[in-house]
Amino acid sequence: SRFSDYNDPIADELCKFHINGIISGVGWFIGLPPFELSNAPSLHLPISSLSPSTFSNHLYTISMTSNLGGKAIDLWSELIASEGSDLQEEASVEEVYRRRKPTQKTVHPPHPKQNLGSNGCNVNRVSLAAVDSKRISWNRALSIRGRVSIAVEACIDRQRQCKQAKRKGKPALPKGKYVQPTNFDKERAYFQEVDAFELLEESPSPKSFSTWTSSQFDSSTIPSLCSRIEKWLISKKSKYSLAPSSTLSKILETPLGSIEPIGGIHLDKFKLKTPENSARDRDAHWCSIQRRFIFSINDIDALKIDSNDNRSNRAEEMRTEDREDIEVAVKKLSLTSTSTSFHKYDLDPLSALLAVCGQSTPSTLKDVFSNYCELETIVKVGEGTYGEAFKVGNTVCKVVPIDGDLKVNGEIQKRSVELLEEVILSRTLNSLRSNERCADNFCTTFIRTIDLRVCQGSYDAVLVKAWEDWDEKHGSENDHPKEFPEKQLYVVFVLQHGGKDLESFVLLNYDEAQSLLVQVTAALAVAEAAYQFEHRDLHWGNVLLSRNDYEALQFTLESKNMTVKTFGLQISIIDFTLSRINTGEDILFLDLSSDPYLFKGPRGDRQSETYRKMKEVTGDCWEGSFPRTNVLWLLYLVDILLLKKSFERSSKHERELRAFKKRLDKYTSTKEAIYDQFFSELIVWSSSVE
Ligand SMILES: Nc1ncnc2c1ncn2[C@@H]1O[C@H](COP(=O)(O)OP(=O)(O)OP(=O)(O)O)[C@@H](O)[C@H]1O
Repeated sequence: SRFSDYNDPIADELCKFHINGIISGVGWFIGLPPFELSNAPSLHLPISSLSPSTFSNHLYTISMTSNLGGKAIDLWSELIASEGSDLQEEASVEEVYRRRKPTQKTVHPPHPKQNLGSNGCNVNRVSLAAVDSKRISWNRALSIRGRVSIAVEACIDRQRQCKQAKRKGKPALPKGKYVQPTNFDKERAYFQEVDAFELLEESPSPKSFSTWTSSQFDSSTIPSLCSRIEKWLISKKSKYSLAPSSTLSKILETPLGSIEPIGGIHLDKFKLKTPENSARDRDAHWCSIQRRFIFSINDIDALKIDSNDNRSNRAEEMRTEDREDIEVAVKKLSLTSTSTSFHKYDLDPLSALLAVCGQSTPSTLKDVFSNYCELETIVKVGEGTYGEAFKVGNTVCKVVPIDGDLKVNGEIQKRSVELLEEVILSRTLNSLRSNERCADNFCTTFIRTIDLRVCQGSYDAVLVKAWEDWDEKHGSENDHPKEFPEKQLYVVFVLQHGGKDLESFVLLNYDEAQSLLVQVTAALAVAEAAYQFEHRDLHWGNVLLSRNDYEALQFTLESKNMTVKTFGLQISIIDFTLSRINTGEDILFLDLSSDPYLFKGPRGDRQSETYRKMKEVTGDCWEGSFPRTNVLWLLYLVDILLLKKSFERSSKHERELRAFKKRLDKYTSTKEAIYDQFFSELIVWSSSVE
């Protein structure tokens, strides 16, 4: 017999395993009691009941819940350890062990001619499964999985990467330690009732077992952002001295800071805190420079501004330089090439990124952070595979190292061009906060991007201390930041503080659960309507929650006002790395077909299944508009609420959620879903925007 579709149980995740063996009959066996794994390598499990002889003649589905919390568990290795020779004698079971964890032992060396830069170093970003020393993302809490590296062969000189990314032996701590599911019977019953047949459908055995292989990046899949920038610059050139007409231009024109939307009576009260005064002043300069940047100039070299500059002072000077400057900028983007392959362009994506951030040279982390608070008050609040998040004053600064050769957290650093895309996307979503600009569609649920900065230098001592404090408390899975060299570049996203992520937030009651669903649905519907937006990665680490005193929130969907009951909960959606958006001029998306690993997460796991369902829906063509993907993430969130979150609720509430889930499954967009009866008492609709 053979176990198939088996993966690591992920800490704090409910996993299901199909055991497709000698099937001469079909039956369900969900009889094993929930069991626990302790930190010691032993199982408190009636292992005898798992002996292979038990398996014959039946198809089993075993739901296993680990509550080890944070530590990735190689269940079957532990089984071997505790059962030893007994199980090893069974050749049929051994097959499972062979299939286990090839990524940890097997490095798939690049083809000698592939992926080598001029200096011979491997410059392509590879998939998450490719390098043994890197973070194995599925072993990490799934909530922080999702960002996928699809990068480019950078056109900068790169040193051979001598330094191997190190992994610390330290086990991860559970992120959701307050919300461990406690009622296993309930979960099991839920799966039996709702998912039994789904599992069969969703989790076919893989045709091939060689799935855990490396995926080499194909440069033909690089989003052609450079050509978008080209188009934009050309349009700037041709529309010189005129107000910009393109959507992208409008977006780049959109100030990042200071302007809070006014969307109705609730928003007057629902005013989010702004950074300290100094930062607000800086925002004003920022707005000024942004407008000028759009209206008069796109040349990177002309933007000789650093963080201390009075940016607006440059406006006059620059107007006189514009024409030549634009020439220079366009030339820099090497318009002669028609290839979409990035490395064939003679352009410098870092300069483009700097320009989009309104800079000509990088700032220092210290300079940026000191705009928002005393440096000593900075604390780390979270981490992702690519970013460290610090609370800086009233903001959260996400620091993403870019363009360096040093592997960070086992990953090759992101390239400027990738960040450029994310930066534009964040700013596009910012524009939904402005009633003035986007009167037909309005919402404040997507995290507000206050500022975007390119920085350079090693981590300052205060940041290192903040990092170490967090590490001591939570056990970081990331590499120590002291490793960063003097020349390290970063993009800093200065963001509104969105609160705690859903994974660790404690929901109090059913009202709050409903509030979460209605706000997420409304926000997605608005963004769908405005920009054909699809988040594509709305796992519970990317939904932030905070409480306030307000009871309702204003949205506008296609000119219809919605006043949405919030029960004092505010939702913010973050992390747009995998998102797809149509700015009106360009479609920004990440070609997820370049990352097959994303679709190979544990069977039965809701997040992994959602990626797979998205792939089905899109047919693996990620450029297209498939608003159904937003619905898939809503379905995921309903499951999360039912399965992973405990809050005060009755069985009637659970029935309502399940019924909603059933109806949800028929919708093709959140624009449809928002009219579902589930929301009828939560939304007051009013005709058109004044
Ligand atoms: N605006 C914010 N407010 C509060 N916390 C935040 C904010 N942005 C990020 N965080 C915290 O930092 C964590 C990591 O952020 P984020 O998911 O954006 O990073 P990432 O590197 O993109 O992660 P991933 O591993 O998913 O790629 C979040 O889960 C959250 O806890």
